[in-house]
Amino acid sequence: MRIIHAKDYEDMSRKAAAIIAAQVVTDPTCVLGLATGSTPIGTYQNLIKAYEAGDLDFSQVSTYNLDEYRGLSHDDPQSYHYFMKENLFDHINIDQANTHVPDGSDPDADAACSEYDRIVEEAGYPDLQLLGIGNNGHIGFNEPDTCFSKGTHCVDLTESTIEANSRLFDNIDDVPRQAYTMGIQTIMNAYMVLVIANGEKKAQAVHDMCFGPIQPSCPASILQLHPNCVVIADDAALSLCK
Ligand SMILES: O=P(O)(O)OC[C@H]1O[C@](O)(CO)[C@@H](O)[C@@H]1O
Repeated sequence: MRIIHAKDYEDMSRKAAAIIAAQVVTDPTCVLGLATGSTPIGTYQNLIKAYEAGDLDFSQVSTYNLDEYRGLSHDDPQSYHYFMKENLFDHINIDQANTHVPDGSDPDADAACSEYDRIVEEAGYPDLQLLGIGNNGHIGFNEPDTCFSKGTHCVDLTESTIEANSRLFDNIDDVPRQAYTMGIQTIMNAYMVLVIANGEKKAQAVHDMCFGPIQPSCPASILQLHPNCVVIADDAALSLCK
């Protein structure tokens, strides 16, 4: 696990975008695993700038997102389908038929999750999997648990995640209570994992991810076993990693 120190959120976003851009330039048909939430927005903005400058071509890139809330339609502004179009896909020359997000609108969780596992495996897993990290150490929506869940599955969101994500909703009652998420095994099958984190609220999770015991109570800690994991974090998020 390599830790790259960023001065601030903007520096973290530039560094992450540079690594993703290198992947796209060196392999124009690459498979990218993408994340949602607030953290990656700056990274996506930098990728859009590079595309607009003519430095990147996404036309042959495929993408697979980590997670999606259960029960939201694809055009619900709070869905991760919508988030990805708003924050990246609608601003670059990607073929949106090659973008994939778990289908949270499918009420049959087993069918939706097993189908997602099938297509991610068929794609050969991501060449590069971008991850944020939750305040409680979750990756995707893999919440602290008693075991590392393997494949794509339906999870009950913890109160802390519901609380943390409620900032993006009109009120906390509107936050879905379940989500479909890639499992730990799916994430670990990526050839490279790039974790981005900023701010004081992530300090404990980042410390436990990088230096804590490898245990399901901090899902991100499994990344210590990944052969090619890079963490980019700012001062505040690294404040407990002295
Ligand atoms: O970047 P944020 O908004 O802190 O979210 C962190 C993580 O939480 C999730 O949004 C799930 O709650 C993940 O998709 C994301 O990586």
